[in-house]
Amino acid sequence: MYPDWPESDADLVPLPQCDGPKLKPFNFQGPQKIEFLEYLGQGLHAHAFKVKILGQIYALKLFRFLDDEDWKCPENETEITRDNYNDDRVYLNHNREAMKAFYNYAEPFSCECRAFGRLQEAGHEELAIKCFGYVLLDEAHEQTIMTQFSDLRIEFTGNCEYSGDEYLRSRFLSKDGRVPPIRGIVKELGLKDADETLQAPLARKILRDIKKLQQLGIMRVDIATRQVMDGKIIDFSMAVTTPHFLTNPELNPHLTPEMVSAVELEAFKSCLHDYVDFHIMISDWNLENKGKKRKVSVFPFPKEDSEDRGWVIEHGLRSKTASTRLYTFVDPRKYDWKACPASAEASEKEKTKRRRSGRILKRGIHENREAGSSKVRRRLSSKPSMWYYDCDGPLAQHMVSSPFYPPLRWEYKDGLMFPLIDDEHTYPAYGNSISN
Ligand SMILES: Nc1ncnc2c1ncn2[C@@H]1O[C@H](COP(=O)(O)OP(=O)(O)OP(=O)(O)O)[C@@H](O)[C@H]1O
Repeated sequence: MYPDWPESDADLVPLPQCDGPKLKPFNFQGPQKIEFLEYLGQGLHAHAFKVKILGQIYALKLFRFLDDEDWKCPENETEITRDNYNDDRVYLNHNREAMKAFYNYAEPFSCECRAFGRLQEAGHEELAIKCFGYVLLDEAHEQTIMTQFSDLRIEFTGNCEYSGDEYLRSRFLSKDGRVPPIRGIVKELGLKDADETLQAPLARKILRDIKKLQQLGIMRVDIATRQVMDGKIIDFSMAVTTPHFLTNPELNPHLTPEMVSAVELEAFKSCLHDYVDFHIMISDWNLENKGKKRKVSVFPFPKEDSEDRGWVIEHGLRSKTASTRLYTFVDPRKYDWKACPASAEASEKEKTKRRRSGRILKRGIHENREAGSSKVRRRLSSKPSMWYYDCDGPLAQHMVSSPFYPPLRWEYKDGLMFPLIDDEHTYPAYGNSISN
């Protein structure tokens, strides 16, 4: 499931290996050589270090091997009975293929590779801290961390609250029987987070950036002041980037109409999530800094005093009295991911062909001549069309009281991902989605 130890540079392919954007490896220009300077901190999924590589300072985020509860894994109950569920071999054999499919889209390392890969292929790296590629840490460097930071007792399994069992790393062994390498992403080093620097202009910029990211098909940015450094978003470990099983039902032609509706609602919720997180970030910051600093009054939805109703228009539909219209600001599914070659490895030949045929101009893509950044830049609208979701009273009520629960659960069958439609997920009636 996890990337294997590379035998040569040829094994360092862009990741993840599935439909959609990919991230290239960091170019060490020779053998891997990293100087660890400082421990920066940890989150749920990873540790971050200040490092020096080839004379340059970077932040290196190193990912943990997580428990299944900490990312969107498939449910396995359908084929594994209660009697054999605890038998590791049964669990593993069933689980390996399914886990791999979900891993590529939804495990935090893949989420970051996909989001940064999209920013690079779309020519919009300015929307986040700059990313310089992924790293598979060699054994000598892992040993260096353990020795140099031994007082911190750094663990790479589990999460920051519950350090996991070594089993989490060893259950998907490499071809040669070793535990897989620690995965990392090299980023620009951030200096100050938004806890210190938040003011109305920065808040407005973050909100604008969220809308631009969503136009690029990136959502669930998990926005918070600690996630914004030097005015830029640093963390995409929970991001959903199109094409994704959560947003693109066309990836599975065997979904029933009810499943398609469930996926559509889930995509709408994911999109809404970013604005609700933003609202919470501003409210919390105002509360924590009460009396000390000027209040920040930048809110995505008009009712700033309301925590949970701003995205509902109750009387917007004259013809349908029992109906309610929910809304969010961008429909990320509109990003035409097929128009960008589905990898950072797009061949120059293909681009030249598209340039000649005029397709690049027709799609609003123009050249970005900045050295080291991507070759094409996707044009973003300053007024993207809104995403409306018309639904009946009970569903709207549910969306007001607990918009994100229960999250949709998934299973893997015959090489495809299916949402599990159970009693919890059978809403009185799914709504209709309109973007304009
Ligand atoms: N580019 C960076 N520059 C400076 N510090 C960083 C950088 N990236 C991460 N950090 C530090 O490391 C911490 C953990 O990083 P990050 O938030 O990316 O990890 P995570 O496990 O994905 O977090 P979360 O639990 O919020 O999803 C951050 O809170 C920050 O203090």
